[in-house]
Amino acid sequence: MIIAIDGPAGAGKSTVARRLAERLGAAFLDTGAMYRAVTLACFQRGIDPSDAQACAATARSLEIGFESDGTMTVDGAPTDPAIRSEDVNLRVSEVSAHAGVRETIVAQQRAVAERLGDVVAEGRDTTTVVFPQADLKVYLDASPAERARRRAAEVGRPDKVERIEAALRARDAHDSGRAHSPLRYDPQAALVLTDGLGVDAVVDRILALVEERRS
Ligand SMILES: Nc1ncnc2c1ncn2[C@@H]1O[C@H](COP(=O)(O)OP(=O)(O)O)[C@@H](O)[C@H]1O
Ligand SMILES: Nc1ccn([C@@H]2O[C@H](COP(=O)(O)OP(=O)(O)O)[C@@H](O)[C@H]2O)c(=O)n1
Repeated sequence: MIIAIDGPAGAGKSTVARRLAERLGAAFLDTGAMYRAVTLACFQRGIDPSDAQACAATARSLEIGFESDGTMTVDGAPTDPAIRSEDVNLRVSEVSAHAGVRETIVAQQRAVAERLGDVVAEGRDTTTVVFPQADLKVYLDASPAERARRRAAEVGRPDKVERIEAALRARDAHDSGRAHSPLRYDPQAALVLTDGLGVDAVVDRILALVEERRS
């Protein structure tokens, strides 16, 4: 069984997908973390994020592994927390837009799902491109203000909410405006709007959809 969860930054994809996977006894696949790992490796190797060929070669050179609990390894080592840094936030959309990067990473995502079996995958394009055959597709969304409030709380900077909202909107615009696998809504996906809903309420709503599909 594959459940794919799509949606913009801060909609709750990773939090909800991780918890849903636990509840279902399925593996959790964080696709954004893979693009973040490629971006960090480019920085470490002095590669310009605009250099499509070099970024694609970097993606091909990395050995990204996943445990069933969602733990990601890069070249056999635990993932560097710097994949969540502000520097990576600013360039990941550009690196992940290169067709050669996507080709490699999407193939790896499919191979991981094949190996792990029951999977909850989250990330932009998981419903539309990576797993179009998913048993359940969900598009999670929330208003930009709500998404920015969540991110600001997450990083302990409620005073920076306006700056964070501007950065989220810019990344959303870049992700949805680009040629390769833009952030877009698959009409087969169940739209779940999460403003005013807690994480558990969102998970329960998706579990109800899983039950509906099963019956
Ligand atoms: N339904 C929700 N209600 C309140 N906070 C949420 C909800 N879903 C996620 N969050 C919080 O919002 C932040 C961003 O969520 P995250 O899962 O990282 O989003 P995404 O993966 O879509 O970018 C996290 O701190 C998370 O705990
Ligand atoms: N399936 C995916 C997942 C992420 N990405 C890219 O990687 C970036 C980071 O993804 P993420 O899921 O960690 O981002 P957040 O939504 O958690 O902020 C996104 O802004 C996209 O540019 C992608 O292109 N395709």
